[in-house]
Amino acid sequence: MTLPLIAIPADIRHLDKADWHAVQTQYVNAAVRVSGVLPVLVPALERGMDVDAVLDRVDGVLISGSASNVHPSLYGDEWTEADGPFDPARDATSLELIRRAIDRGIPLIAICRGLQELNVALGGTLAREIQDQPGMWDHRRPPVESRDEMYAIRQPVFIAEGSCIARYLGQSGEIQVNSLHRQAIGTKAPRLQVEASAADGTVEAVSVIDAKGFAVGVQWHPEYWAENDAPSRKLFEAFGDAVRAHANGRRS
Ligand SMILES: N[C@@H](CCC(=O)NCCCC(=O)O)C(=O)O
Repeated sequence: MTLPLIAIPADIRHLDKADWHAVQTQYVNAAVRVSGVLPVLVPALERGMDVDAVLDRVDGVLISGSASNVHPSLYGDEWTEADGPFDPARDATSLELIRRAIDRGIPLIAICRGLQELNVALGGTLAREIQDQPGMWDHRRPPVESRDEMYAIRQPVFIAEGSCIARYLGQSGEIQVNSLHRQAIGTKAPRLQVEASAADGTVEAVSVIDAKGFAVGVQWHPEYWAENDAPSRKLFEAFGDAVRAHANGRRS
C-alpha cells in the first residue's frame, strides 16, 4: 500500500528578506519515522485556500506548534502588538482545516499552537502570558541555546483516567512532558473534553467530543522526542494507525 498522506499547514516565516511557507522538520520527522505517514505541506493562505481540495487527498491532519500566536480578534479579544508575533495566513488556513477535518472525520493531531487553534476553531478563547497569572508556572520555552534543551522533558502532566489519550498511551496519571508556550486554553470550546492537565490547572490535552475518529490536541511537544520517549512514540503511533484506518476505509 502506498504511504497515506497527511496535511501539515505551514507558517509564514521571514528569511533572507523573503517570505517562506515553512514547517519545522521535527514534525515531518515524527510523522515519517514514527507514524509511518507522508506529510504534504499546505501553504498558509490568508485568502483562496480550498481546504476540501486538500482534505480530499489526505487521510490525516497534523497542526504543528509555532512561536506565533493566534490573533486575539479570532476569539473576540482586544489586542495589542505585544500579543504577537502574529501569522494571519497560518490562522486562516489552520482554523478552517481543523473545522473541516473534524466535520469529515479525518484524523487530527494538534500540537501546542495547534491545540490553541483547535480550541479557537471550535469557539473557545485563549489565556495569554499565563506565567504572569498568580499561582501559574512558567511554561515558556527555556532561555537556552540548544534545541534539545529547549524541548527537554521537564514538567509533569496528569492524563485523565478513561480519556482518549490514556487509551493511546496505555496509561493514565502522571507523565513527564516538555513545555514551550506562553498561552493556553482560556475558555474551553464546548466540543472539547479535557484529557490532561498540569498541577497549576493549565489544560494540557483535549479531545473532540463525539469525533468520528482520532481528534486530539496536546499543549506539549511529543513530536520532538517521538522516536525515543515512550508516551510521545505511542501518541504518534496511534495517530499513524488512525490515518491508515482512514486510508483503508477510503479505498474500500
Ligand atoms: N505561540 C503559542 C504556541 C507555542 C508553541 O507552539 N510553541 C512551539 C514553538 C516553540 C518555539 O519555537 O518557540 C504560545 O506561546 O503559547
